[in-house]
Amino acid sequence: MQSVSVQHIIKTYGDKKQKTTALNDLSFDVAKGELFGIIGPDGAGKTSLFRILTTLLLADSGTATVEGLDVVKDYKAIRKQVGYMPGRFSLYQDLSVKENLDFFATIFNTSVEENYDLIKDIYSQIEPFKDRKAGKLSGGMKQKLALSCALIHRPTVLFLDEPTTGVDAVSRKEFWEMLKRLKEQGITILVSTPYMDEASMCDRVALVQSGSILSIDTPQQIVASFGRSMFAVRAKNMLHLLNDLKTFDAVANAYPSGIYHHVVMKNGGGADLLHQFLSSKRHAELEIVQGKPTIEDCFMQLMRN
Ligand SMILES: Nc1ncnc2c1ncn2[C@@H]1O[C@H](COP(=O)(O)OP(=O)(O)OP(=O)(O)O)[C@@H](O)[C@H]1O
Repeated sequence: MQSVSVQHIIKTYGDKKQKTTALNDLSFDVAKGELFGIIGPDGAGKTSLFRILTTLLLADSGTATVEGLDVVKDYKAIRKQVGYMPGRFSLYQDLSVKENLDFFATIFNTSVEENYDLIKDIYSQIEPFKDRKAGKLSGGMKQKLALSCALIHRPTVLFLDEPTTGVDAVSRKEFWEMLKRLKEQGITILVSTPYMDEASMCDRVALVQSGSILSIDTPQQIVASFGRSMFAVRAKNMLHLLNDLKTFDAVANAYPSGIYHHVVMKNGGGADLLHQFLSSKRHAELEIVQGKPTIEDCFMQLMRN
């Protein structure tokens, strides 16, 4: 059964002279209880999509439903049923941790005590600081408080817009573990992120660029469908190496990735051909290893296509 359904959504900003298409005929479904990732760089359209699905923004055309409710006609019912954690910090900086949580509980006509079991796992980590002003919390603690506030009315669908942006690596990992535990309670979770490495934590992901879906599948299936030879290459002069790679006919794509350049070969191209070419360019300290494609490599390839 579907929890979220998006059909041909188009959203533009500006006027005829300066028009930006944020969402370009977007369609997809998310099943009940799924942990679904929307992965794309800044400006891909993630926030616009979340604002439409949480009834805070109207699309130009297309339809969308959340738990079978229409985002335009049934906006009041949707607001009661979903939890939304916006990308930018949404809490009241001058209120304490406890006051923020009480505030969100009150506007949903409930209490912290009534729903404590759902947020306990997350909130207990910041409860020792319950009298501290939200503005004085660390990034990871703010994120936990924002998630607790988004959960306080027991939503069945949770929308998290870039919850891990600007958060340290340990807090990011902890956050994804919390999401997995929420998923086990049957909550449908849509989470957007610009970090490609977070794709592997999702049941399915949509790779989004300029308001269009480039690919939508399980992370494993996206990587499995890469279908090209890829190598990780490095040498003493990385800039010369990249420039040389870009002149080679047998190379489909070459780009920096960590301490290596990733090189995607055109069909039929292999390590011998690459080695032969780079040796002829006399690169010092040349190293070529077989690469294992990641979601990021798939994204680069899809963007190029
Ligand atoms: N109110 C607005 N007026 C004009 N253009 C806008 C407005 N809001 C968003 N845009 C543009 O629409 C496109 C999609 O923006 P959106 O914020 O939805 O993407 P995003 O993936 O969430 O990126 P970011 O993480 O940078 O917010 C961008 O080109 C953005 O500049």
